[in-house]
Amino acid sequence: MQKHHPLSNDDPRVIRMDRGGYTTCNVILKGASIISWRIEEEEQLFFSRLSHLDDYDKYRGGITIVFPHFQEWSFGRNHGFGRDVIWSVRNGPRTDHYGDVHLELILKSNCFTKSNWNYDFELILKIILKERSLELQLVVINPSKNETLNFQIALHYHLKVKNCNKVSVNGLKNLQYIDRVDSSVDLPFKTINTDSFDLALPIDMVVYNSGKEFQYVSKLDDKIIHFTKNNLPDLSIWTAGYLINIPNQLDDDEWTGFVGTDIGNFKVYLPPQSTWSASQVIEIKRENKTRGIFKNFIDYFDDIC
Ligand SMILES: O=P(O)(O)OC[C@H]1O[C@@H](O)[C@H](O)[C@@H](O)[C@@H]1O
Repeated sequence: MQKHHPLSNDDPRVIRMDRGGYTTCNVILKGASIISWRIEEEEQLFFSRLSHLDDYDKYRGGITIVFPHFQEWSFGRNHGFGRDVIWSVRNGPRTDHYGDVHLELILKSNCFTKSNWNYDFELILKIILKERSLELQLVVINPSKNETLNFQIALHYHLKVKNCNKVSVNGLKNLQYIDRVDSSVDLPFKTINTDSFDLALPIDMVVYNSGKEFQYVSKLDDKIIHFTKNNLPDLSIWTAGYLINIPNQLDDDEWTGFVGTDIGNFKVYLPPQSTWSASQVIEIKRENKTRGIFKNFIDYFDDIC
């Protein structure tokens, strides 16, 4: 199979947010997808080298939008149409007086979205690139005079790690979840009973009613990926290991190179003529603020390319 990198910085489809100091974000209008986020040059998102942006069956990585439905959907494809359609720029990119870079994208209902889901809406994604974090705000407007919008929404992350089997999750103790790997039973709720658990095995879990924070600890990367969230109580945690719909999207060496997570709200009722909003901040923390120690020259470029 021919290998290529799907997009370069010069590609006209890429909107580049540049904070200086080699801290950047690359965004495309297809699905308002964030396909790269670098802090001081170091890539934080996984984006498969097999991805073809024109073909959603071969598109794997970055941060994409789940809207208006999470998981399998009888009216359209998995996770809804939000990540497939072309969005517009509402504002930016612009730099504020702290040096942070802002970009706002918008999706308005149109005949294609209505053919899947017959409602009027406006969906806005605000991206703020900060020194070591990314703030993502979601806004949904219901312009209808009489119809309530009933939807599910999330940001669908592919977080780059050296090996997902060496990652643990903290901050979800006592919460209920559905184990989607264990299909032997009728998906009953289970309870997370430890402060921290490893992603050593293929995993696909949906956790409900979580608090404002949780984090991943990637031991091999020597980093903590910390989430703070507001009005986004639900989340999923998954790795590629067991996914059946993924084979054409990952190269041989990419299966363990990311942790998947969705941060969202899986039950929103938005009355006519009202607005819903939520936000999340993803921050990369290191014990010692410098980058990890590289075994050799090739290791160094592995993080950059
Ligand atoms: O392949 P997709 O549509 O991007 O979905 C990836 C994963 O997304 C997660 O949200 C689901 O819990 C998984 O079951 C799913 O496989």
